[in-house]
Amino acid sequence: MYIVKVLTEHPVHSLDTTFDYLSESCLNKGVRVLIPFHHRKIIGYVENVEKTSLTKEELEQEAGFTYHYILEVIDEEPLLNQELQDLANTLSQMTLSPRIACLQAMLPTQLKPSTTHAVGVKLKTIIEVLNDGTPQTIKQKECLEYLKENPQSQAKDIPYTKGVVDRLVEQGFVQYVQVEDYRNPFSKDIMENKRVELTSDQQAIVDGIMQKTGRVSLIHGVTGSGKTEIYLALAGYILEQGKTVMMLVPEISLTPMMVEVFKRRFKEAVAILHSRLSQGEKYDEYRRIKRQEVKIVVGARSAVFAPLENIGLIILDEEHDASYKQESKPRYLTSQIAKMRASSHHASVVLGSATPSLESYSRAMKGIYDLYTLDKRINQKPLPKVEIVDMLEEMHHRNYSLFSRTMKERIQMTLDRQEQVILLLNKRGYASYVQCRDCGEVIKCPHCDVSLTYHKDEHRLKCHYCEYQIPYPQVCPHCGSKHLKTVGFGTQKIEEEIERMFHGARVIRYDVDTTRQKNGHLKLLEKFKNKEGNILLGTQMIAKGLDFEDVTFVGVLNADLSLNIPDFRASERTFQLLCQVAGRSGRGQKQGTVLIQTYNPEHYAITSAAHHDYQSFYKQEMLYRQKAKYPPYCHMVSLIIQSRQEGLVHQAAIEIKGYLDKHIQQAVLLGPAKSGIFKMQDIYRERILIKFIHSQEVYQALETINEFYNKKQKGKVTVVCDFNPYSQI
Ligand SMILES: Nc1ncnc2c1ncn2[C@@H]1O[C@H](COP(=O)(O)OP(=O)(O)OP(=O)(O)O)[C@@H](O)[C@H]1O
Ligand SMILES: [Zn+2]
Ligand SMILES: [Zn+2]
Repeated sequence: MYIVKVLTEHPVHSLDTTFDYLSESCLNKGVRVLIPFHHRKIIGYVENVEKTSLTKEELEQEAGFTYHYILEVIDEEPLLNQELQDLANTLSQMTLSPRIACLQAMLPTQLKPSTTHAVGVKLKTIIEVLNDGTPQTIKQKECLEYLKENPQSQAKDIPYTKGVVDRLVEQGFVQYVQVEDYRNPFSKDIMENKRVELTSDQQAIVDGIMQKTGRVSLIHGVTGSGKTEIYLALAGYILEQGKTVMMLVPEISLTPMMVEVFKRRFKEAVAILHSRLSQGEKYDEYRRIKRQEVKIVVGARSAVFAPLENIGLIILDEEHDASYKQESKPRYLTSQIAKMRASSHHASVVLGSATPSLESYSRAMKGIYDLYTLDKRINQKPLPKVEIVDMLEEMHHRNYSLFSRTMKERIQMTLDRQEQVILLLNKRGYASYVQCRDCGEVIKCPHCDVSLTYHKDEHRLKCHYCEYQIPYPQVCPHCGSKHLKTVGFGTQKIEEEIERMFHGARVIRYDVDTTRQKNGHLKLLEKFKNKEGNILLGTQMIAKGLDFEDVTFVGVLNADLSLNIPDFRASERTFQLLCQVAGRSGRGQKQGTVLIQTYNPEHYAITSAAHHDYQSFYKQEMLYRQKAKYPPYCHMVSLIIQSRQEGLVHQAAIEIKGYLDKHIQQAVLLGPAKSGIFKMQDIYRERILIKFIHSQEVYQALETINEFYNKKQKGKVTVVCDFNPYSQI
């Protein structure tokens, strides 16, 4: 008899324990099973199997309750290998989230412990050659020869009729066999890549990284410096060593391009994993990886959990990107997982960016990471010239439009030259801020140096980092003007405006709405590439990775929106965004220019970006982080206290704050304050922010809180610990 410890499907903390079931036969750890659970049949995940010599009756007598048998074993093989099972446990401890939630995050939908919905395996019929010999006719003989040379052919793909094959079957030369047919998410024809010779700078980086197995390397290379070629070369070398490669990219919009580049170079050795694939495609790609039929996985965040064996290298492109942070349970940072996996495989990690995160760059400065720099574009192509327009000046000239006079001029000139334009309208979320129409001042928190967010339901302005809040002001606190406005607008309105304003403008709008359908991103970009449009208008989605040779002008309509979001990373995000989007201009033969519209023409995030000067930005931003005590000078964890009952949230938040005050000595505690969006999906949330250097006492306190609210108390108030928070929503 075997006692089987099963994790159940409910990803709530109160069930983050295993339940015991019995099985007459032994089964594998890590498979899914069907079990009876409170009068239902549910799917659980086998965490452990213990042999026992006792009978069911003896066991029940000892335990004092009735044991149930497992109803059915779903998988033959464990879903996750030992490395990934261990990782799930570590992840659960690290993020204080339920183990089942970690497993869910690691597996594709069809294989999640909670899924009953099965995606079938797709089959195809192939022709298999059984015997050689001489068939009856010449045609049949030719056909047999063909099939010997092209094993595994499908009847529909060969230059002989089905009749001919049927005759061969009758004579016993060949047979039809059903085999599994993988759904292929990459439907385009694969063309051979134009192979480029690496420059000596690129080669030096590749050599450096290859010589030091097991290190984390940061490649800081300006836009268009050829980082992608470095990734390809590294991947090639790792494959030659018989090892596998994980190529991670920030978000869906970028994935297709990186996929294409890798597919072209490495063909069938590449699998793709990202959320835009169909259920069936994902299932098949996952199994191809699991069966070790591929050597490279290209994918977004969750692909870091791909069941690759023998990993030699993990690459994170655009390592600074916020989408590498998972914002639901378990709230992990992809780079952290990548490093953990790399260390179990003795693999190297490569982080690449034109604008590295401050966390990574400061680690490189300390020697924790190896730093490699590419400060020139390929072929010494100059970086585009960037100009700044002061929008306040425009207002003084009674131009209240979204387009400055220079912007209008530049766009029209570019269109007249038959070249292409990228326009960035950085509309971030719906959080709006309040700005004075006369002096341009944005209303900020006096304690935190972030702009206040307008809370429409209460008509108040609030700081998301501390308790500070004020009623919506009557006048500008800076100049006393009564002309205040809340700022916020969208791409759709502007699209119409642009087509009216410019001669010959054909706008392609690229945002979450227009790219929703399958391969929507690719289709729009293809249209732009084929010159079906001459202006690509989009949100921050267009800032990264795009490589169009005819784009010679990039306009940033509102650099300030990202500067004024209530986040200590606001300057960093703005700098990154501006550098990235500027980097889309002038990548071909012609010189490119960039124009940035802003109300903060003197802000170092904007001026450093205009000069393509990462160092200068880094120095100034590090000073601010040091003074205001933000990462990388400390760690941060945001506690989200949530409940469906409004009254309970604040009470619990105060209690927790009191507990933390008592048990944490060496940290700064802020809050509790309401979340950016207080009520979300009927759940009310408050936050406490902890800034700390030494994690032990903080972690211990959080563990206790987690234990109490999430396990013992069963549910009225729950607490989420968000380590390395990226969002205050
Ligand atoms: N060694 C090389 N010789 C010739 N062309 C190259 C070489 N390496 C890269 N390129 C070309 O230079 C261009 C820019 O390279 P790539 O897109 O890799 O830059 P990147 O550093 O990833 O830029 P970004 O950060 O802006 O995405 C591409 O068109 C690429 O094909
Ligand atoms: Zn004012
Ligand atoms: Zn504040």
